[in-house]
Amino acid sequence: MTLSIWRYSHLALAVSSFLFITVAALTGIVLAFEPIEKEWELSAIPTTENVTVAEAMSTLQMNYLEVLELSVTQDSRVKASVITEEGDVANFYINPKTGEKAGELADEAEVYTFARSLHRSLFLKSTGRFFIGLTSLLLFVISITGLVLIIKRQQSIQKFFAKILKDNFWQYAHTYFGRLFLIPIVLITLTGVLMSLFQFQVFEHPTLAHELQENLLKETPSLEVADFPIFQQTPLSEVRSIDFPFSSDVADYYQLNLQDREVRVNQFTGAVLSERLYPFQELAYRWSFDTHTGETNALWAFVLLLSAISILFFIVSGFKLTFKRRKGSIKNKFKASESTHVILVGSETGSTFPFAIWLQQQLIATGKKVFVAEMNAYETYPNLEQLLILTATYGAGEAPVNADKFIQRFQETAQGTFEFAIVGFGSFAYPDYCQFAYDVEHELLQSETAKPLLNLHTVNNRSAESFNQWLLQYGQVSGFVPDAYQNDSSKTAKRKKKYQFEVIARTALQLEHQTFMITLQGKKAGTFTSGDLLAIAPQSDTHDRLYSVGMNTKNQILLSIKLHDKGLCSQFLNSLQVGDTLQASRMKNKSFYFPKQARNVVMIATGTGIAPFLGMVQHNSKKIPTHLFWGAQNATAFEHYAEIINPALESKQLSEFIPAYSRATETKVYVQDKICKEEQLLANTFEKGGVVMICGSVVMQKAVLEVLSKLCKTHCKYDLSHYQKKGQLLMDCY
Ligand SMILES: Cc1cc2nc3c(=O)[nH]c(=O)nc-3n(C[C@H](O)[C@H](O)[C@H](O)COP(=O)(O)O)c2cc1C
Repeated sequence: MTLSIWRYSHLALAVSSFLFITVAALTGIVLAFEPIEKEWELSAIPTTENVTVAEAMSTLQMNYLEVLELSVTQDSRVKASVITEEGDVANFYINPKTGEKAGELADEAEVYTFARSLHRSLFLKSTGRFFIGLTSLLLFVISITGLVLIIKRQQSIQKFFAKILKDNFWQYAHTYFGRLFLIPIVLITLTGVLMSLFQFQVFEHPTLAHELQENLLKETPSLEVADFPIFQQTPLSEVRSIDFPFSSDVADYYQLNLQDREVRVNQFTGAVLSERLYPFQELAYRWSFDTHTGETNALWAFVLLLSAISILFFIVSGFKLTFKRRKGSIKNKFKASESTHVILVGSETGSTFPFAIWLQQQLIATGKKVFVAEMNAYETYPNLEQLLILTATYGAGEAPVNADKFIQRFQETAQGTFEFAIVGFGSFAYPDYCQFAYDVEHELLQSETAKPLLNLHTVNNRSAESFNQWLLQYGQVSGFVPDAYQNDSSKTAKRKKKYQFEVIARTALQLEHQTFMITLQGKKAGTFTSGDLLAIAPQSDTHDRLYSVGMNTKNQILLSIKLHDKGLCSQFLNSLQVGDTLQASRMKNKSFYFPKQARNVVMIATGTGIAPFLGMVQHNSKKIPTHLFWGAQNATAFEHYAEIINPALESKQLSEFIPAYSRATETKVYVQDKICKEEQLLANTFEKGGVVMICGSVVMQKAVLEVLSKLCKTHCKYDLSHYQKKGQLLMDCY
């Protein structure tokens, strides 16, 4: 609930002000170049560094007939207005040490004048200034709501700077750059608001009321300006400008306009006649001006430039995200009241909707009356037979924004008896994997009217493969054969260029376990790394199946395959003989490569999930200590792999092979049980910078993660998620 308030405010403010923000950011980009360009052009002109007012005044008096004005620019260069020996009035930059002319004053380039007017007032005078001020305020509030969203995303303020988990590119980049530019943007907007308040005279620039000390208004003892103590004590860098006496009347004085005060000085004796500090609000204004324009510092101006560019990026990425969320818009052919099948969707960023819409189409094709709704819209469905819930999890195991009221609504809504099935969408990158789906299941199981049709199924990282497994199960219990769902990544895989590979070896089908191995060779084979995926479509009109590959030392691809009764692809691969060819493409899977450097590696796999590890151990030439836990029904399943694993053990490229056979003895032993026995090895691996890699089924993955999570709590300094974020836990499960 709270998350949605922040998100809606963030979005609503951004939508309502994005045009003004765009103009302000674009012109801001142009204006940020001005101080950078100036710094470049004026680099040869000396600054006020190490010069006192006394030195500058005396050199000026020596060089010119009269000095009318002296001012110090925000980038610390000194400008003077003087009467030259020839009697001409001249304005230029001076060298404050020598008093000599150091450079010409240049007029501002037109592009900056244009950009400045647009930036300040949109060429609409007061009205424009008002809108720009308001835009600044809105952008400030957008930044603050963004800050809250980042904290919520990172799950706590302490984890604000922790690694951001990459869910999808736009969301990741929006958060990453948001965090990076948050402080500059808050400063830009706050200072913008403050300057607008001065513009509209909510705050006013003060006129300091000086009271001259009458007793000091005298001409003696007369001193040279170079000897005035106040001039000697004041560094030129503290000066903004100096007003010179209008006449030689003792009542006329020098006025030093310093950064924080004004000082009036007797022109004959150098006595301080009056000194007044600027009030805080004036200092705040000046600081705002300098911060907002970057005129005092080219480096800060560069930060402002990047921040203005980032604002444009946030507009683009923000709209991409919003558009993606809206992509899930639901179209219903049937009314809720007439539908027998209701699909409820819990989604935060919209990516669960395509799965639900696919399911809706599949069911409608079998003649069912289907209604799709967001979970929060749960109501009484008079003809309900099956309730199908597809939901993501957010925050720290919380409900997505459109499902946060579901549990309450479910408790309050009367419903006849119905069957239900739940698919949880989540990511193993989060410690509370699919937690909300489990919460919903727990709630439904409490109800007397809801009967489970299937066990809860979880889908990691929107895996189409995993969803299709569920779809098949659902089709089986519902008596129809669904078409396989294809998401963007499986479509991309399909669009990827296919290459030809030749079967150069294969093992016979191991009858007991229905597994076999194939070795492939092809022009493209050399570009693979163990852990990459080979995308194979058994027929041109079917979707790709992904196989995790192991590379042998001859750069040939090893596939380990389980033959499924109804598995089109595994049947096709099993039909291949040595010399046959197949078309396939490569999907890089960099996040599952053997680490180039690590203290040690622990590999965990079940069944054919061993394939990438078969390649990795063969390439472990550095002999990084590596342990392999492998689960299967019994030792006969190991036959295929023995000829790779045994030599690797002998050569020490594999330190230990720890099998877990679930049907070899009376008591079932699973891979997670073996891990429990070796918890010290695992704990040391995490603590001392080793890497744990898991490959195989999601069921095994879940069980293993539970064990790892527990052992981290008892034996390690941090939670499992900490090591995962540090890249010490790599997974490729399906
Ligand atoms: C900020 C954030 C927090 C998340 N928290 C969890 C979580 O606690 N548990 C989980 O399994 N998945 C979590 N996920 C992953 C999403 O549930 C997953 O990507 C899901 O497929 C997104 O579906 P949607 O686009 O329909 O919202 C999180 C994702 C993000 C961006």
